[in-house]
Amino acid sequence: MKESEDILKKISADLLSVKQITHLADIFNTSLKAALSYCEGAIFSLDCHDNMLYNLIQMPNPFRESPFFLQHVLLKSLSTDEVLLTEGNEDFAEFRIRDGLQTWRFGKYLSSIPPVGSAIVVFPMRQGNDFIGNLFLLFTDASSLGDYDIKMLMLISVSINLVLIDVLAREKVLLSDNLFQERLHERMAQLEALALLGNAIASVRSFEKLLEIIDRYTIKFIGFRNTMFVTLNDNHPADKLVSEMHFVNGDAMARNKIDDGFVDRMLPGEGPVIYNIEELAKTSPLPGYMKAVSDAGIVKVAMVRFSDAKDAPGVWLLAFDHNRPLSPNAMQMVKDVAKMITSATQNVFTSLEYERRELEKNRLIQFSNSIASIRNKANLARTVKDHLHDLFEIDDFLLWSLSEDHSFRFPVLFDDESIFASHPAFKARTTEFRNHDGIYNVILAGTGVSYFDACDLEKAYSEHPYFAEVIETSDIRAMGGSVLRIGEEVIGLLTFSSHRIQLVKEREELYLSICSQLAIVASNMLATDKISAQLAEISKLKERLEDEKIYLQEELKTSANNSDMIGSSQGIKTIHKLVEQVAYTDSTVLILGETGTGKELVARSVHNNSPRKSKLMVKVNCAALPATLIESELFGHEKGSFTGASERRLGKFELANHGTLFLDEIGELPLDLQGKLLRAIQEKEIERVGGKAVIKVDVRVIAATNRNLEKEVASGKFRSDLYYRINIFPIRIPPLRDRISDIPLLASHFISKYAAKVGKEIRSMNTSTLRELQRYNWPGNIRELEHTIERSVLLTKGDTLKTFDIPVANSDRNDESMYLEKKIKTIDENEREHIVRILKMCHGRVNGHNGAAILLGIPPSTLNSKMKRLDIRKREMRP
Ligand SMILES: Nc1ncnc2c1ncn2[C@@H]1O[C@H](COP(=O)(O)OP(=O)(O)OP(=O)(O)O)[C@@H](O)[C@H]1O
Repeated sequence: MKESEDILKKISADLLSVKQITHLADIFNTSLKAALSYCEGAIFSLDCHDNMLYNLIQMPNPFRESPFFLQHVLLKSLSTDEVLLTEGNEDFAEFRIRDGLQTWRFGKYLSSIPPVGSAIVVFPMRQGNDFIGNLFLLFTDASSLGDYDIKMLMLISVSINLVLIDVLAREKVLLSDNLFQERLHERMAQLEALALLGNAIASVRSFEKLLEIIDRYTIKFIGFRNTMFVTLNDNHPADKLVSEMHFVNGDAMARNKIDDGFVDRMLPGEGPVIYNIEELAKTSPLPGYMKAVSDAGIVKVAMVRFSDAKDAPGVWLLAFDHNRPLSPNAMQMVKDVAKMITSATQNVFTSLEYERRELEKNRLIQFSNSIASIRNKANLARTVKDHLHDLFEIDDFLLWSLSEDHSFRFPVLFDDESIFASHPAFKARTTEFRNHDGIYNVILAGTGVSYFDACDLEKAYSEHPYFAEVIETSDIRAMGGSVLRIGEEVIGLLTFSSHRIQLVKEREELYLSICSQLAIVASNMLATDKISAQLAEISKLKERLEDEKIYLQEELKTSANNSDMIGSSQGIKTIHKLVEQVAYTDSTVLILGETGTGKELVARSVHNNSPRKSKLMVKVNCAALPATLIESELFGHEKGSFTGASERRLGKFELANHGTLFLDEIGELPLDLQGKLLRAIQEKEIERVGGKAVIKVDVRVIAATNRNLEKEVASGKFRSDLYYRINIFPIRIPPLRDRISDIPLLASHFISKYAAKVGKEIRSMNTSTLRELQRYNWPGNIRELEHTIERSVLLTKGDTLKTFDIPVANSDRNDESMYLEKKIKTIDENEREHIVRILKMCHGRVNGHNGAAILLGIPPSTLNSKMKRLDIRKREMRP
């Protein structure tokens, strides 16, 4: 016992002489170890500044490569129990190691588990009431540790506690002295770095370069892992955005709202604000970019605004991957650098603005270059759309022209694949849209760009059904528009839809410059459209004039040949009367008669006496064209509508518009066309072959035929509805053989006509020759008579026409066949029939130039006696 007290005294004396940590460590390794027989000891001293527990005595262990106790322990990794380790016992704690589990409470101080059977005794070290560290002693054999030993240890631990306080106080004085020196040096180095930084950033023109330089000169003083700039969009204070984020060696990040709980909290303050994002993430979700930062292993960020002013253009953000507090020097440097960034960013902003303007200028030039050379509307629309999308992320655009009073608009230019264009209203391109709908009238009244959000669009729905439909079937949520002007003149409107309408707002100046260019394009386009329409109209008129010219020439020929209907017979008189009655109406006229009886002449007479006489009478001979071509002849065709249709052609219906269409030989019209003709007559509208548009026509139709249409209807060759439609006013022309009293007039008309033509002077013809003409049955009617006389005029020598080249055989044959068809008559019956027929022709007149006696070649007295003998009465003589 005495021996132990001596040892204790000696150790206490030794301890009292300790002035330095190393001395204390020596005692732990030598006399104290020998006296107490522990295997290894440790004094963990608390360093609040660094948040650490440092082992002050490193004990070498001859049996182990490394000591049991660690060199230092991170304070924040320990729970309160793990720090104090006394389990409520203020003075000490003893742990007996029976298995690995025993070490759980102080295990974080150990580098490996002590052997089973060992014991660890822990004494908390205090200064006043403050905990300043722990004393650990490890005994490999716990059984050798008795109560007496523990008491001894407690006494010694008190001395050690005192020594520790003393040594630490001495160290602190020394340390603060050293620290001051160190800080002074560091500050000097910082000032040097700041001076270099100031020089380097003076000429900086981009945020990337600026960050690179800041990173180079400050990282070793501030100790961040990354640094970045957050530039604030100051143009629209109500909707401030973090417009760009710049990382050194990192990607620029997307834009974010300023009200994110970080930037907004920092802006009003003075100095840097430090956020422990690891802690903050536990309480509320981080904004996107902070989350990305946190995911990259950053635990703390410092933010400081560029300038002292509260409306700073940006924020400097420093990201740390440790949680150690920033030293006062580091904090000072952050403030100093932030101030330097303020002036540097002015340069950067000026330079960026200059670059932006240059870029915009180039883009404008690019835009005007690319649209200048385009002639095709579809290509122009696509190019404009592509540019608008590249520059402003505009999804769709529409260029409108305006009605004179600006109350309506018309789509002029748009991409065929746009959402708008898919609506049927746009297909026609002629649809007009009312402007007073709460959207377009606002655009019209505005001076710059007007913007509309989903709410505005919804309001406009009810006013505008088309709009409602487009909005409902698409995902358009915002649109905008502006007036296109050249000087003071309003050319039209440009409207657009976009998912990022914000971009147009930000680049409104560029957008309006593009609009000025589009105004010129629109004005040229509208002028070109107008000119093309006028040219089309001119070429249509030219085409029409060309066709009219041909017809007028033909008409001239016919009217010169057939100035008038010659004849004084009752038949001709009746025709004159009918023509007079029907001419001034718009009724369809059907002219019936054998070939050559003068049907065309009658048709022309109807036309010439009608109110349409100043317009064309267009003739179509339905028998002269193959069935396949008649439809195109009548109704015209579009280019490429059938093989050979290389050009667009007007049909005769269109050519005869406001005039008369003469359908000769209508009985020859194919059945399918008869229906189309009926529709054209009834509806007064036609469709060109291969065309889709319905064309209105105002045409009076005169039809002619030598067929018996009633029979044709009965045999199904002619549509009855068409027949009844055209048979409203029939004019039947008798054959020449039934009006032989016209022959003398016609003959002398044709003689003078053809004599004049060949330069002969033929004044008369023999009575016998005339009788010859009247006796012939003229199956070719007046045309045949005309040709016969033309031939005879050519053959005649002298001034009297003596012979005609009448086909006698033909006449005989005709007579013969005529007779054979009838029953054999007696001479008297035959004579009676013949005299009655001639008397009828001469309207009962016996005597005189137009009398029957001359035609029959007998004196009037002979005729009278024959009439008496054959019992021919007056009533039989009526035609
Ligand atoms: N009354 C008339 N006076 C003078 N010339 C006439 C008369 N009738 C017919 N002609 C002449 O007879 C010729 C034939 O007449 P037109 O062509 O009008 O007959 P058409 O009945 O239409 O014949 P087709 O049925 O063969 O077409 C024409 O040259 C025409 O000028």
